[in-house]
Amino acid sequence: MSFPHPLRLGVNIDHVATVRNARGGAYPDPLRAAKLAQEAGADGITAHLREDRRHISDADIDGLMEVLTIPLNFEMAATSEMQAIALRHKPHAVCIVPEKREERTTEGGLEVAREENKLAHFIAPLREAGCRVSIFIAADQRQIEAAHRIGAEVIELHTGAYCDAHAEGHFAERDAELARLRDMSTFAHSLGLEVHAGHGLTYDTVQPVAAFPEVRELNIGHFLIGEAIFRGLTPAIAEMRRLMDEARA
Ligand SMILES: CC(=O)[C@@H](O)[C@H](O)COP(=O)(O)O
Ligand SMILES: NCC(=O)COP(=O)(O)O
Repeated sequence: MSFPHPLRLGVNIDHVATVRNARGGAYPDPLRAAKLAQEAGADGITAHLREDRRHISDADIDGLMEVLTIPLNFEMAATSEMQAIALRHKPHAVCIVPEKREERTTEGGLEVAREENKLAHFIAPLREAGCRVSIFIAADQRQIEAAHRIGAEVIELHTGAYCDAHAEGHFAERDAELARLRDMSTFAHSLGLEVHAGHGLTYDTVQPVAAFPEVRELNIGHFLIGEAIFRGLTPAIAEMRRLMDEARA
């Protein structure tokens, strides 16, 4: 698959489904958001089918696979139920993420180093089915080495701690997180891994991460869906695209 942008933008539509599910029914429709994001220049769509189905549903994934002409990055926990769904759909990419039922959002990266054998067996059929397997991971050398050893082609670095530190005004901590992300992007790339990043990114935090030359894709959702309330989804995505391109120029 060829992509027009050296730094791709994956738009995560989970939180359109969060709003829909607050009332039940069908509105707002994540599929409509995905189609709009596609028209607005998203390079891919990301959707996380949580085990508790708190936002994206199985029917949303069926619909996305049917209508999208850009790649789907299917985020899922490492469970046999999710593996079966991924193998049925064979999306472009499968991103393995940690999940805790009681968390509000994905709090950290996947523990790969302690689960190496289990995860190696888990991702093998997904790779054989032609999915690009990505591991959602903290900026931690030990975890990146383990992701490489189990045969992942891609890692996605969790940018949540960097974004939270920025939002809370803890700038020394933010800069330390950013330096960690930068060093670990370089390290992962040196192993031959494709590097993605995401979680909690906003207009204020995207550019320093977008400027890392090794990063090939950013996945951004919650902020864009929130911003769409104020300026509409298409302009919200266009502004993110502009900031990413500016950082990379
Ligand atoms: C895996 C991840 O980074 C999450 O952002 C996810 O895609 C959004 O879903 P949650 O907010 O439910 O974690
Ligand atoms: N993997 C990160 C993602 O898809 C988007 O995270 P967020 O922007 O919704 O926090």
